Amino acid sequence: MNYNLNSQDTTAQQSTSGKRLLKLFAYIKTEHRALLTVFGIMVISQALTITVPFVVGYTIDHYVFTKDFSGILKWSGVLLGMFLVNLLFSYWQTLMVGQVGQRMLYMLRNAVFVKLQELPIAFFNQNKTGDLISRINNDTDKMNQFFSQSLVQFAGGIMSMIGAGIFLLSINFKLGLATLAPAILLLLFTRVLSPLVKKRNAANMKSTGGMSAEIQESLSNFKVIIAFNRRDYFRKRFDQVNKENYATATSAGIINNVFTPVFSFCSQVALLAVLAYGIHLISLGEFTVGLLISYLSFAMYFYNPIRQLAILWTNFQMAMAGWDRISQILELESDLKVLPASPAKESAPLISFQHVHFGYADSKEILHDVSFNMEQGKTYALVGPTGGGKTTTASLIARLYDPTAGQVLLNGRDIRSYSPEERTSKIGFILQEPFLFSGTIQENIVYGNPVYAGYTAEQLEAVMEEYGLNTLLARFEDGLATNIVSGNDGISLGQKQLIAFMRAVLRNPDLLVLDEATANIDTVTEQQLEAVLQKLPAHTTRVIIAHRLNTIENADEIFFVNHGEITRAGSFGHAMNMLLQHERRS
Ligand SMILES: Nc1ncnc2c1ncn2[C@@H]1O[C@H](COP(=O)(O)OP(=O)(O)OP(=O)(O)O)[C@@H](O)[C@H]1O
Repeated sequence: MNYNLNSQDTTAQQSTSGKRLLKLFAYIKTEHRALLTVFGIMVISQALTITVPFVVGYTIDHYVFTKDFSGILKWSGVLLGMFLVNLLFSYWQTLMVGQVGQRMLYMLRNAVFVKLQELPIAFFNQNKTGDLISRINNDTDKMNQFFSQSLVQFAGGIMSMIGAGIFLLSINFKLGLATLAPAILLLLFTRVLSPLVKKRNAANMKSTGGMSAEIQESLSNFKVIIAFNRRDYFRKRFDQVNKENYATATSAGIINNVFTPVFSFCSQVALLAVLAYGIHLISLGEFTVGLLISYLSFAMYFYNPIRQLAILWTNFQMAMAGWDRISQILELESDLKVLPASPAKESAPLISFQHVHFGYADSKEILHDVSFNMEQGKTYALVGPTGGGKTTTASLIARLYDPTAGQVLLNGRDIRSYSPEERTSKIGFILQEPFLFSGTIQENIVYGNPVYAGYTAEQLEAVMEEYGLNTLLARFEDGLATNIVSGNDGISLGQKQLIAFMRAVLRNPDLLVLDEATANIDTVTEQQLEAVLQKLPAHTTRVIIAHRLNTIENADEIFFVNHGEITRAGSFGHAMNMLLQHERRS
Protein backbone atom coordinates (compact mmCIF):
# COMPACT_ATOMS: atom_id res chain seq x y z
CA MET A 1 0.00 0.00 0.00
CA ASN A 2 1.18 3.50 -0.79
CA TYR A 3 1.59 5.32 2.51
CA ASN A 4 3.75 8.14 1.15
CA LEU A 5 1.85 11.27 2.23
CA ASN A 6 3.71 13.53 -0.15
CA SER A 7 2.96 11.43 -3.21
CA GLN A 8 -0.71 10.86 -2.46
CA ASP A 9 -3.27 12.50 -4.67
CA THR A 10 -5.76 12.97 -1.87
CA THR A 11 -9.42 13.59 -2.45
CA ALA A 12 -9.26 16.00 0.48
CA GLN A 13 -7.03 18.30 -1.51
CA GLN A 14 -9.52 18.34 -4.35
CA SER A 15 -12.66 18.97 -2.29
CA THR A 16 -14.19 22.41 -1.78
CA SER A 17 -13.68 24.55 1.34
CA GLY A 18 -17.28 23.85 2.40
CA LYS A 19 -16.81 20.10 2.24
CA ARG A 20 -13.51 20.32 4.11
CA LEU A 21 -15.13 22.45 6.80
CA LEU A 22 -18.01 20.00 7.15
CA LYS A 23 -15.53 17.17 7.51
CA LEU A 24 -13.69 19.12 10.20
CA PHE A 25 -16.90 19.93 12.08
CA ALA A 26 -17.90 16.28 11.96
CA TYR A 27 -14.55 15.52 13.52
CA ILE A 28 -14.88 17.97 16.41
CA LYS A 29 -18.29 16.80 17.59
CA THR A 30 -17.51 17.56 21.24
CA GLU A 31 -17.08 21.26 20.39
CA HIS A 32 -20.44 21.66 18.64
CA ARG A 33 -22.21 22.96 21.75
CA ALA A 34 -19.46 25.50 22.52
CA LEU A 35 -19.40 26.66 18.89
CA LEU A 36 -23.18 27.01 18.90
CA THR A 37 -23.02 29.16 22.06
CA VAL A 38 -20.33 31.33 20.46
CA PHE A 39 -22.53 31.65 17.41
CA GLY A 40 -25.50 32.73 19.56
CA ILE A 41 -23.45 35.37 21.38
CA MET A 42 -22.15 36.58 18.04
CA VAL A 43 -25.68 37.01 16.62
CA ILE A 44 -26.72 39.14 19.64
CA SER A 45 -23.51 41.15 19.49
CA GLN A 46 -23.85 41.79 15.75
CA ALA A 47 -27.55 42.65 16.08
CA LEU A 48 -26.60 45.30 18.66
CA THR A 49 -23.81 46.65 16.48
CA ILE A 50 -25.95 46.87 13.39
CA THR A 51 -28.67 48.88 15.14
CA VAL A 52 -26.17 51.58 16.21
CA PRO A 53 -26.30 53.53 12.87
CA PHE A 54 -30.08 53.47 13.07
CA VAL A 55 -30.08 55.04 16.52
CA VAL A 56 -27.53 57.63 15.34
CA GLY A 57 -29.57 58.47 12.21
CA TYR A 58 -32.79 58.63 14.22
CA THR A 59 -31.18 60.92 16.85
CA ILE A 60 -29.83 63.27 14.14
CA ASP A 61 -33.12 63.51 12.27
CA HIS A 62 -35.32 63.86 15.40
CA TYR A 63 -33.20 65.60 18.03
CA VAL A 64 -30.08 67.22 16.47
CA PHE A 65 -31.97 69.33 13.91
CA THR A 66 -34.57 70.31 16.56
CA LYS A 67 -31.74 71.02 19.06
CA ASP A 68 -33.47 68.83 21.67
CA PHE A 69 -30.46 68.24 23.95
CA SER A 70 -32.29 66.09 26.51
CA GLY A 71 -33.32 63.74 23.66
CA ILE A 72 -29.71 63.68 22.41
CA LEU A 73 -28.52 62.88 25.95
CA LYS A 74 -31.13 60.13 26.36
CA TRP A 75 -30.21 58.41 23.11
CA SER A 76 -26.49 58.84 23.82
CA GLY A 77 -27.13 56.96 27.08
CA VAL A 78 -28.89 54.20 25.13
CA LEU A 79 -25.89 53.99 22.79
CA LEU A 80 -23.46 53.80 25.74
CA GLY A 81 -25.52 50.95 27.24
CA MET A 82 -25.43 49.11 23.91
CA PHE A 83 -21.64 49.57 23.70
CA LEU A 84 -21.17 48.20 27.23
CA VAL A 85 -23.34 45.12 26.61
CA ASN A 86 -21.40 44.56 23.38
CA LEU A 87 -18.11 44.81 25.26
CA LEU A 88 -19.19 42.02 27.63
CA PHE A 89 -20.43 39.80 24.80
CA SER A 90 -17.23 40.36 22.77
CA TYR A 91 -15.06 39.41 25.74
CA TRP A 92 -17.16 36.30 26.40
CA GLN A 93 -17.03 35.09 22.80
CA THR A 94 -13.29 35.76 22.45
CA LEU A 95 -12.66 33.78 25.63
CA MET A 96 -14.84 30.87 24.52
CA VAL A 97 -13.48 30.69 21.02
CA GLY A 98 -9.89 30.77 22.31
CA GLN A 99 -10.68 27.79 24.50
CA VAL A 100 -12.33 25.95 21.61
CA GLY A 101 -9.18 26.53 19.52
CA GLN A 102 -6.89 25.18 22.26
CA ARG A 103 -9.10 22.13 22.84
CA MET A 104 -9.21 21.49 19.12
CA LEU A 105 -5.44 21.71 18.91
CA TYR A 106 -5.11 19.26 21.80
CA MET A 107 -7.67 16.88 20.28
CA LEU A 108 -6.17 16.92 16.78
CA ARG A 109 -2.60 16.43 18.01
CA ASN A 110 -3.75 13.51 20.14
CA ALA A 111 -5.73 12.01 17.26
CA VAL A 112 -2.75 12.24 14.88
CA PHE A 113 -0.41 10.76 17.47
CA VAL A 114 -2.79 7.87 18.22
CA LYS A 115 -3.20 7.24 14.49
CA LEU A 116 0.57 7.20 14.02
CA GLN A 117 0.80 4.46 16.61
CA GLU A 118 -1.79 2.36 14.77
CA LEU A 119 -0.10 2.63 11.40
CA PRO A 120 2.17 -0.14 10.16
CA ILE A 121 5.94 0.01 9.77
CA ALA A 122 5.50 0.48 6.01
CA PHE A 123 4.06 3.94 6.73
CA PHE A 124 7.20 4.98 8.64
CA ASN A 125 9.42 3.49 5.95
CA GLN A 126 7.75 5.73 3.38
CA ASN A 127 7.55 9.02 5.30
CA LYS A 128 10.16 11.26 6.85
CA THR A 129 9.93 11.81 10.60
CA GLY A 130 10.54 15.56 10.26
CA ASP A 131 7.59 15.94 7.90
CA LEU A 132 5.33 14.07 10.34
CA ILE A 133 6.51 16.27 13.22
CA SER A 134 5.78 19.35 11.13
CA ARG A 135 2.24 18.09 10.50
CA ILE A 136 1.62 17.46 14.21
CA ASN A 137 3.14 20.77 15.33
CA ASN A 138 2.90 23.40 12.58
CA ASP A 139 -0.19 22.35 10.66
CA THR A 140 -2.35 21.82 13.74
CA ASP A 141 -1.15 25.20 15.00
CA LYS A 142 -2.26 26.90 11.75
CA MET A 143 -5.74 25.56 12.47
CA ASN A 144 -5.57 26.68 16.08
CA GLN A 145 -4.52 30.19 15.00
CA PHE A 146 -7.50 30.44 12.69
CA PHE A 147 -10.01 28.99 15.11
CA SER A 148 -8.87 30.82 18.23
CA GLN A 149 -7.99 34.17 16.64
CA SER A 150 -9.71 34.59 13.31
CA LEU A 151 -12.92 32.58 13.53
CA VAL A 152 -14.77 35.21 15.61
CA GLN A 153 -13.77 38.00 13.25
CA PHE A 154 -14.52 35.78 10.27
CA ALA A 155 -18.03 34.74 11.36
CA GLY A 156 -18.74 38.17 12.92
CA GLY A 157 -17.64 39.84 9.68
CA ILE A 158 -19.94 37.68 7.59
CA MET A 159 -22.89 38.38 9.93
CA SER A 160 -22.16 42.10 9.88
CA MET A 161 -22.10 42.02 6.08
CA ILE A 162 -25.37 40.12 5.82
CA GLY A 163 -27.10 42.46 8.31
CA ALA A 164 -25.71 45.60 6.70
CA GLY A 165 -26.56 44.28 3.21
CA ILE A 166 -30.20 43.73 4.22
CA PHE A 167 -30.45 47.26 5.66
CA LEU A 168 -28.74 48.81 2.63
CA LEU A 169 -31.21 47.19 0.22
CA SER A 170 -34.30 47.75 2.33
CA ILE A 171 -33.70 51.46 3.07
CA ASN A 172 -33.22 52.31 -0.59
CA PHE A 173 -33.03 49.50 -3.10
CA LYS A 174 -31.31 51.40 -5.94
CA LEU A 175 -28.75 53.01 -3.62
CA GLY A 176 -28.27 49.61 -2.02
CA LEU A 177 -27.51 47.99 -5.37
CA ALA A 178 -25.01 50.72 -6.26
CA THR A 179 -23.28 50.19 -2.88
CA LEU A 180 -23.11 46.43 -3.20
CA ALA A 181 -22.04 46.26 -6.86
CA PRO A 182 -18.26 46.45 -6.14
CA ALA A 183 -18.68 43.58 -3.66
CA ILE A 184 -19.94 41.30 -6.45
CA LEU A 185 -16.77 42.07 -8.40
CA LEU A 186 -14.77 41.22 -5.28
CA LEU A 187 -16.58 37.92 -4.89
CA LEU A 188 -15.70 36.95 -8.46
CA PHE A 189 -12.11 38.08 -7.93
CA THR A 190 -11.82 35.94 -4.77
CA ARG A 191 -13.36 32.91 -6.44
CA VAL A 192 -10.95 33.10 -9.34
CA LEU A 193 -7.89 33.50 -7.13
CA SER A 194 -8.82 31.04 -4.35
CA PRO A 195 -7.51 27.86 -6.02
CA LEU A 196 -4.16 29.59 -6.54
CA VAL A 197 -4.08 30.78 -2.91
CA LYS A 198 -4.79 27.23 -1.75
CA LYS A 199 -2.20 25.71 -4.08
CA ARG A 200 0.58 28.11 -3.12
CA ASN A 201 -0.10 27.80 0.62
CA ALA A 202 -0.18 24.00 0.36
CA ALA A 203 3.16 24.10 -1.49
CA ASN A 204 4.58 26.29 1.26
CA MET A 205 3.44 23.87 3.99
CA LYS A 206 4.87 20.96 2.05
CA SER A 207 8.22 22.66 1.80
CA THR A 208 8.11 23.53 5.54
CA GLY A 209 7.56 19.81 6.15
CA GLY A 210 10.51 19.03 3.85
CA MET A 211 12.72 21.48 5.71
CA SER A 212 11.70 19.96 9.04
CA ALA A 213 12.59 16.50 7.66
CA GLU A 214 16.01 17.80 6.60
CA ILE A 215 16.66 19.28 10.07
CA GLN A 216 15.53 16.05 11.73
CA GLU A 217 17.81 13.95 9.50
CA SER A 218 20.89 16.05 10.13
CA LEU A 219 20.23 16.25 13.89
CA SER A 220 19.79 12.51 14.23
CA ASN A 221 22.95 11.87 12.20
CA PHE A 222 25.11 14.55 13.74
CA LYS A 223 27.78 12.02 14.83
CA VAL A 224 28.29 10.80 11.27
CA ILE A 225 28.29 14.37 9.98
CA ILE A 226 31.03 15.37 12.42
CA ALA A 227 33.01 12.14 11.96
CA PHE A 228 33.04 12.51 8.17
CA ASN A 229 33.34 16.26 8.35
CA ARG A 230 30.32 16.55 6.04
CA ARG A 231 28.99 19.73 7.59
CA ASP A 232 29.28 21.45 4.22
CA TYR A 233 27.22 18.76 2.55
CA PHE A 234 24.36 19.09 5.04
CA ARG A 235 24.69 22.87 5.06
CA LYS A 236 24.25 22.85 1.28
CA ARG A 237 21.30 20.50 1.49
CA PHE A 238 19.72 22.65 4.18
CA ASP A 239 20.44 25.80 2.21
CA GLN A 240 18.64 24.27 -0.76
CA VAL A 241 15.48 23.33 1.18
CA ASN A 242 15.58 26.66 2.99
CA LYS A 243 15.77 28.46 -0.39
CA GLU A 244 12.88 26.36 -1.63
CA ASN A 245 10.89 27.24 1.49
CA TYR A 246 11.75 30.92 1.00
CA ALA A 247 10.57 30.75 -2.62
CA THR A 248 7.27 29.02 -1.76
CA ALA A 249 6.68 31.39 1.19
CA THR A 250 7.33 34.43 -1.04
CA SER A 251 5.08 33.10 -3.76
CA ALA A 252 2.31 32.37 -1.21
CA GLY A 253 2.87 35.83 0.35
CA ILE A 254 2.42 37.59 -3.04
CA ILE A 255 -0.93 35.96 -3.69
CA ASN A 256 -2.04 36.26 -0.05
CA ASN A 257 -1.34 39.99 -0.02
CA VAL A 258 -3.05 40.84 -3.29
CA PHE A 259 -6.47 40.83 -1.63
CA THR A 260 -6.06 43.64 0.92
CA PRO A 261 -5.36 46.54 -1.51
CA VAL A 262 -7.99 45.39 -4.02
CA PHE A 263 -10.58 45.01 -1.26
CA SER A 264 -9.72 48.46 0.14
CA PHE A 265 -10.04 50.05 -3.30
CA CYS A 266 -13.47 48.50 -3.88
CA SER A 267 -14.77 49.64 -0.48
CA GLN A 268 -13.59 53.20 -1.22
CA VAL A 269 -15.39 53.13 -4.59
CA ALA A 270 -18.54 51.93 -2.83
CA LEU A 271 -18.39 54.79 -0.29
CA LEU A 272 -17.95 57.25 -3.12
CA ALA A 273 -21.03 55.83 -4.84
CA VAL A 274 -23.10 56.17 -1.63
CA LEU A 275 -21.99 59.76 -1.12
CA ALA A 276 -22.58 60.89 -4.71
CA TYR A 277 -25.90 59.10 -5.17
CA GLY A 278 -27.07 59.85 -1.61
CA ILE A 279 -26.44 63.64 -1.97
CA HIS A 280 -28.26 63.53 -5.31
CA LEU A 281 -31.27 61.89 -3.59
CA ILE A 282 -31.20 64.49 -0.75
CA SER A 283 -31.22 67.28 -3.34
CA LEU A 284 -34.34 65.64 -4.84
CA GLY A 285 -35.88 65.53 -1.35
CA GLU A 286 -36.05 61.72 -1.39
CA PHE A 287 -33.50 61.17 1.40
CA THR A 288 -32.53 62.79 4.72
CA VAL A 289 -29.07 63.72 6.08
CA GLY A 290 -29.63 61.41 9.08
CA LEU A 291 -30.46 58.54 6.75
CA LEU A 292 -27.36 59.23 4.64
CA ILE A 293 -25.17 59.14 7.77
CA SER A 294 -26.81 55.82 8.78
CA TYR A 295 -26.36 54.62 5.24
CA LEU A 296 -22.66 55.48 5.20
CA SER A 297 -22.26 53.59 8.48
CA PHE A 298 -24.02 50.54 7.03
CA ALA A 299 -21.76 50.71 3.99
CA MET A 300 -18.78 50.74 6.38
CA TYR A 301 -20.28 47.79 8.25
CA PHE A 302 -20.45 45.98 4.96
CA TYR A 303 -17.02 46.91 3.56
CA ASN A 304 -14.86 46.99 6.69
CA PRO A 305 -15.37 43.26 7.32
CA ILE A 306 -14.65 42.67 3.62
CA ARG A 307 -11.24 44.27 4.09
CA GLN A 308 -10.63 42.09 7.15
CA LEU A 309 -12.01 39.06 5.36
CA ALA A 310 -9.29 39.43 2.75
CA ILE A 311 -6.72 38.63 5.45
CA LEU A 312 -8.95 36.16 7.24
CA TRP A 313 -9.69 34.33 4.01
CA THR A 314 -5.99 33.70 3.59
CA ASN A 315 -5.76 32.44 7.18
CA PHE A 316 -8.77 30.25 6.51
CA GLN A 317 -7.14 28.81 3.37
CA MET A 318 -3.95 28.15 5.34
CA ALA A 319 -5.94 26.44 8.10
CA MET A 320 -7.73 24.33 5.50
CA ALA A 321 -4.44 23.41 3.82
CA GLY A 322 -3.19 22.36 7.28
CA TRP A 323 -6.38 20.37 7.85
CA ASP A 324 -5.86 18.62 4.48
CA ARG A 325 -2.39 17.53 5.57
CA ILE A 326 -3.66 16.37 8.96
CA SER A 327 -6.72 14.56 7.63
CA GLN A 328 -4.46 12.80 5.15
CA ILE A 329 -2.95 11.01 8.17
CA LEU A 330 -6.23 10.59 10.03
CA GLU A 331 -7.87 8.92 7.03
CA LEU A 332 -5.14 6.34 6.61
CA GLU A 333 -5.99 2.80 7.61
CA SER A 334 -3.48 0.18 8.54
CA ASP A 335 -3.32 -2.52 5.90
CA LEU A 336 -2.46 -4.97 8.70
CA LYS A 337 -6.13 -5.69 9.44
CA VAL A 338 -7.16 -8.43 11.88
CA LEU A 339 -9.05 -11.12 9.94
CA PRO A 340 -11.81 -13.30 11.42
CA ALA A 341 -10.27 -16.32 13.15
CA SER A 342 -10.35 -19.57 11.20
CA PRO A 343 -10.25 -22.89 13.06
CA ALA A 344 -6.68 -23.97 13.82
CA LYS A 345 -5.38 -27.18 12.31
CA GLU A 346 -4.64 -29.91 14.83
CA SER A 347 -0.98 -30.61 15.61
CA ALA A 348 0.12 -27.74 13.35
CA PRO A 349 3.70 -26.43 13.54
CA LEU A 350 4.24 -23.24 15.53
CA ILE A 351 5.11 -21.24 12.40
CA SER A 352 4.37 -22.26 8.85
CA PHE A 353 5.22 -20.25 5.71
CA GLN A 354 3.08 -21.42 2.80
CA HIS A 355 4.18 -20.20 -0.65
CA VAL A 356 4.96 -16.76 0.71
CA HIS A 357 5.86 -13.92 -1.68
CA PHE A 358 6.78 -10.49 -0.40
CA GLY A 359 8.08 -7.15 -1.64
CA TYR A 360 8.39 -3.76 0.08
CA ALA A 361 6.12 -1.08 -1.38
CA ASP A 362 6.95 -0.07 -4.94
CA SER A 363 10.02 -2.24 -5.06
CA LYS A 364 10.84 -5.59 -6.53
CA GLU A 365 9.85 -8.90 -4.94
CA ILE A 366 12.17 -9.81 -2.06
CA LEU A 367 10.86 -13.24 -1.00
CA HIS A 368 9.89 -15.69 -3.74
CA ASP A 369 7.55 -18.61 -3.01
CA VAL A 370 8.97 -19.39 0.43
CA SER A 371 7.65 -22.42 2.35
CA PHE A 372 8.97 -23.86 5.61
CA ASN A 373 7.79 -24.99 9.06
CA MET A 374 9.13 -24.27 12.53
CA GLU A 375 8.18 -26.67 15.31
CA GLN A 376 7.57 -25.88 18.96
CA GLY A 377 10.56 -25.96 21.30
CA LYS A 378 13.23 -26.12 18.61
CA THR A 379 16.04 -23.72 17.76
CA TYR A 380 16.28 -22.47 14.19
CA ALA A 381 19.01 -20.46 12.59
CA LEU A 382 18.67 -18.25 9.52
CA VAL A 383 22.00 -17.73 7.80
CA GLY A 384 22.96 -16.28 4.46
CA PRO A 385 24.64 -13.38 2.73
CA THR A 386 23.92 -9.72 3.48
CA GLY A 387 20.67 -8.58 1.89
CA GLY A 388 19.55 -12.18 1.34
CA GLY A 389 16.22 -11.70 3.12
CA LYS A 390 16.76 -12.94 6.72
CA THR A 391 15.38 -9.84 8.48
CA THR A 392 12.53 -9.69 5.98
CA THR A 393 11.60 -13.30 6.82
CA ALA A 394 11.76 -12.55 10.55
CA SER A 395 9.63 -9.42 10.03
CA LEU A 396 6.95 -11.54 8.38
CA ILE A 397 7.10 -14.04 11.29
CA ALA A 398 6.39 -11.12 13.64
CA ARG A 399 3.76 -9.71 11.23
CA LEU A 400 5.48 -6.38 10.81
CA TYR A 401 4.35 -6.80 7.20
CA ASP A 402 1.90 -9.10 5.39
CA PRO A 403 2.91 -11.32 2.48
CA THR A 404 1.87 -10.10 -0.96
CA ALA A 405 0.84 -13.72 -1.70
CA GLY A 406 0.76 -16.94 0.32
CA GLN A 407 0.14 -17.33 4.03
CA VAL A 408 1.98 -17.27 7.33
CA LEU A 409 0.35 -19.53 9.93
CA LEU A 410 0.90 -19.29 13.68
CA ASN A 411 -0.21 -22.44 15.53
CA GLY A 412 -2.07 -23.49 12.37
CA ARG A 413 -4.07 -20.22 12.21
CA ASP A 414 -3.49 -17.40 9.75
CA ILE A 415 -1.25 -14.94 11.61
CA ARG A 416 -3.51 -12.13 10.36
CA SER A 417 -6.37 -13.47 12.52
CA TYR A 418 -4.53 -12.76 15.80
CA SER A 419 -5.14 -9.49 17.60
CA PRO A 420 -1.94 -7.44 18.05
CA GLU A 421 -2.03 -8.15 21.83
CA GLU A 422 -2.38 -11.90 21.31
CA ARG A 423 0.32 -11.97 18.65
CA THR A 424 2.88 -9.92 20.56
CA SER A 425 2.33 -12.01 23.69
CA LYS A 426 3.34 -15.07 21.67
CA ILE A 427 6.23 -13.59 19.70
CA GLY A 428 9.24 -11.82 21.20
CA PHE A 429 11.43 -9.94 18.74
CA ILE A 430 14.89 -8.50 19.35
CA LEU A 431 15.79 -6.10 16.57
CA GLN A 432 19.25 -5.50 15.10
CA GLU A 433 19.22 -2.04 16.69
CA PRO A 434 16.92 -2.16 19.68
CA PHE A 435 15.19 1.02 20.70
CA LEU A 436 15.17 2.08 24.34
CA PHE A 437 13.45 5.14 25.69
CA SER A 438 14.50 7.55 28.43
CA GLY A 439 13.89 6.03 31.85
CA THR A 440 15.34 3.24 33.99
CA ILE A 441 16.26 -0.25 32.84
CA GLN A 442 13.29 -1.52 34.85
CA GLU A 443 10.89 0.73 32.93
CA ASN A 444 12.39 -0.41 29.66
CA ILE A 445 12.22 -4.07 30.62
CA VAL A 446 8.59 -4.10 31.72
CA TYR A 447 7.53 -1.96 28.74
CA GLY A 448 4.44 -3.59 27.20
CA ASN A 449 4.50 -6.41 29.75
CA PRO A 450 1.20 -6.49 31.68
CA VAL A 451 2.40 -9.29 34.00
CA TYR A 452 5.36 -7.46 35.55
CA ALA A 453 4.23 -3.85 35.05
CA GLY A 454 3.37 -3.34 38.74
CA TYR A 455 6.33 -5.28 40.22
CA THR A 456 8.73 -3.64 42.65
CA ALA A 457 12.47 -3.79 41.86
CA GLU A 458 12.95 -6.64 44.37
CA GLN A 459 10.07 -8.68 42.94
CA LEU A 460 11.36 -8.16 39.41
CA GLU A 461 14.91 -9.10 40.41
CA ALA A 462 13.58 -12.36 41.88
CA VAL A 463 11.79 -13.15 38.61
CA MET A 464 14.93 -12.34 36.63
CA GLU A 465 16.89 -14.74 38.79
CA GLU A 466 14.46 -17.52 37.88
CA TYR A 467 15.14 -16.84 34.20
CA GLY A 468 18.88 -16.68 34.82
CA LEU A 469 18.87 -13.02 33.72
CA ASN A 470 20.55 -11.81 36.94
CA THR A 471 24.02 -12.46 35.44
CA LEU A 472 23.20 -10.06 32.62
CA LEU A 473 21.65 -7.47 34.93
CA ALA A 474 24.84 -7.55 37.03
CA ARG A 475 26.62 -5.92 34.06
CA PHE A 476 24.85 -2.65 34.94
CA GLU A 477 26.24 -0.82 37.95
CA ASP A 478 22.87 0.35 39.29
CA GLY A 479 20.97 -2.77 38.23
CA LEU A 480 17.32 -2.14 37.41
CA ALA A 481 17.64 1.48 38.54
CA THR A 482 20.26 2.28 35.88
CA ASN A 483 19.15 5.36 33.96
CA ILE A 484 18.98 5.36 30.18
CA VAL A 485 19.51 8.96 29.16
CA SER A 486 18.03 10.61 26.06
CA GLY A 487 16.63 7.52 24.44
CA ASN A 488 19.41 5.65 22.80
CA ASP A 489 22.59 7.55 23.63
CA GLY A 490 24.95 7.16 26.57
CA ILE A 491 24.76 3.40 26.41
CA SER A 492 26.69 0.93 24.26
CA LEU A 493 25.01 -1.05 21.50
CA GLY A 494 25.88 -4.31 23.28
CA GLN A 495 24.26 -3.03 26.50
CA LYS A 496 21.19 -2.03 24.54
CA GLN A 497 21.00 -5.53 23.09
CA LEU A 498 21.23 -7.00 26.59
CA ILE A 499 18.33 -4.89 27.83
CA ALA A 500 16.26 -5.75 24.77
CA PHE A 501 17.11 -9.41 25.36
CA MET A 502 15.95 -9.25 29.00
CA ARG A 503 12.79 -7.44 27.90
CA ALA A 504 11.96 -10.13 25.32
CA VAL A 505 12.77 -13.12 27.57
CA LEU A 506 10.63 -11.79 30.43
CA ARG A 507 7.61 -11.78 28.15
CA ASN A 508 7.94 -15.56 28.09
CA PRO A 509 7.00 -15.80 24.43
CA ASP A 510 6.27 -19.02 22.52
CA LEU A 511 8.63 -17.80 19.84
CA LEU A 512 11.73 -15.68 20.36
CA VAL A 513 13.33 -14.10 17.28
CA LEU A 514 16.86 -12.79 17.73
CA ASP A 515 17.97 -10.73 14.74
CA GLU A 516 21.74 -10.25 15.08
CA ALA A 517 21.01 -9.82 18.77
CA THR A 518 24.49 -10.82 19.87
CA ALA A 519 26.51 -9.10 17.14
CA ASN A 520 27.88 -6.50 19.55
CA ILE A 521 28.29 -8.63 22.65
CA ASP A 522 31.60 -10.07 23.91
CA THR A 523 32.03 -13.85 23.96
CA VAL A 524 31.73 -14.21 27.78
CA THR A 525 28.41 -12.30 27.86
CA GLU A 526 27.31 -14.23 24.81
CA GLN A 527 27.82 -17.47 26.70
CA GLN A 528 25.72 -16.14 29.58
CA LEU A 529 23.07 -15.18 27.08
CA GLU A 530 23.26 -18.64 25.55
CA ALA A 531 22.75 -20.12 29.06
CA VAL A 532 19.56 -18.01 29.43
CA LEU A 533 18.34 -19.30 26.07
CA GLN A 534 18.96 -22.88 27.20
CA LYS A 535 16.97 -22.24 30.39
CA LEU A 536 13.89 -21.03 28.47
CA PRO A 537 10.82 -23.29 28.87
CA ALA A 538 10.93 -26.44 26.72
CA HIS A 539 8.08 -25.22 24.49
CA THR A 540 9.85 -21.97 23.50
CA THR A 541 10.94 -21.87 19.87
CA ARG A 542 14.02 -19.80 19.08
CA VAL A 543 14.84 -18.25 15.72
CA ILE A 544 18.39 -16.92 15.55
CA ILE A 545 19.70 -14.73 12.76
CA ALA A 546 23.45 -14.44 12.98
CA HIS A 547 26.54 -13.82 10.92
CA ARG A 548 28.83 -15.24 13.61
CA LEU A 549 28.52 -18.93 12.90
CA ASN A 550 29.47 -20.06 16.41
CA THR A 551 26.17 -18.64 17.66
CA ILE A 552 24.19 -21.09 15.56
CA GLU A 553 26.18 -24.23 16.27
CA ASN A 554 23.50 -25.53 18.64
CA ALA A 555 20.59 -24.92 16.26
CA ASP A 556 18.30 -27.89 15.56
CA GLU A 557 17.82 -26.74 12.02
CA ILE A 558 19.55 -24.23 9.78
CA PHE A 559 17.89 -22.35 6.91
CA PHE A 560 20.00 -20.76 4.20
CA VAL A 561 18.43 -17.51 2.99
CA ASN A 562 19.70 -16.08 -0.28
CA HIS A 563 18.12 -13.98 -3.04
CA GLY A 564 14.78 -14.29 -1.26
CA GLU A 565 14.77 -18.07 -1.38
CA ILE A 566 15.05 -20.32 1.66
CA THR A 567 16.60 -23.77 1.58
CA ARG A 568 17.19 -26.22 4.43
CA ALA A 569 20.91 -26.38 5.06
CA GLY A 570 20.74 -29.63 7.01
CA SER A 571 23.83 -29.80 9.17
CA PHE A 572 26.02 -26.94 10.39
CA GLY A 573 28.78 -28.15 8.07
CA HIS A 574 26.43 -27.99 5.10
CA ALA A 575 25.46 -24.43 5.99
CA MET A 576 29.15 -23.47 6.13
CA ASN A 577 29.65 -24.99 2.67
CA MET A 578 26.71 -23.08 1.23
CA LEU A 579 28.06 -19.81 2.62
CA LEU A 580 31.56 -20.52 1.29
CA GLN A 581 30.20 -21.42 -2.14
CA HIS A 582 28.19 -18.21 -2.21
CA GLU A 583 31.28 -16.18 -1.29
CA ARG A 584 33.34 -17.83 -4.03
CA ARG A 585 30.66 -17.13 -6.61
CA SER A 586 30.30 -13.47 -5.68
N1 LIG B 1 12.33 -1.21 4.42
C1 LIG B 1 12.76 -1.67 3.27
N2 LIG B 1 12.31 -1.13 2.12
C2 LIG B 1 12.71 -1.59 0.91
N3 LIG B 1 13.60 -2.60 0.75
C3 LIG B 1 14.10 -3.17 1.86
C4 LIG B 1 13.72 -2.74 3.17
N4 LIG B 1 14.37 -3.52 4.08
C5 LIG B 1 15.13 -4.38 3.37
N5 LIG B 1 14.96 -4.19 2.04
C6 LIG B 1 15.58 -4.95 0.96
O1 LIG B 1 15.21 -6.31 1.11
C7 LIG B 1 16.28 -7.18 0.81
C8 LIG B 1 16.50 -8.14 1.98
O2 LIG B 1 16.91 -7.38 3.12
P1 LIG B 1 17.03 -8.04 4.55
O3 LIG B 1 17.25 -6.94 5.53
O4 LIG B 1 15.90 -8.95 4.77
O5 LIG B 1 18.36 -8.87 4.37
P2 LIG B 1 19.22 -9.61 5.47
O6 LIG B 1 19.48 -10.96 4.93
O7 LIG B 1 18.58 -9.54 6.80
O8 LIG B 1 20.53 -8.73 5.44
P3 LIG B 1 21.58 -8.44 6.64
O9 LIG B 1 22.35 -9.69 6.83
O10 LIG B 1 22.42 -7.35 6.08
O11 LIG B 1 20.80 -8.03 7.84
C9 LIG B 1 17.48 -6.28 0.53
O12 LIG B 1 17.64 -6.21 -0.88
C10 LIG B 1 17.10 -4.94 1.09
O13 LIG B 1 17.64 -3.92 0.32
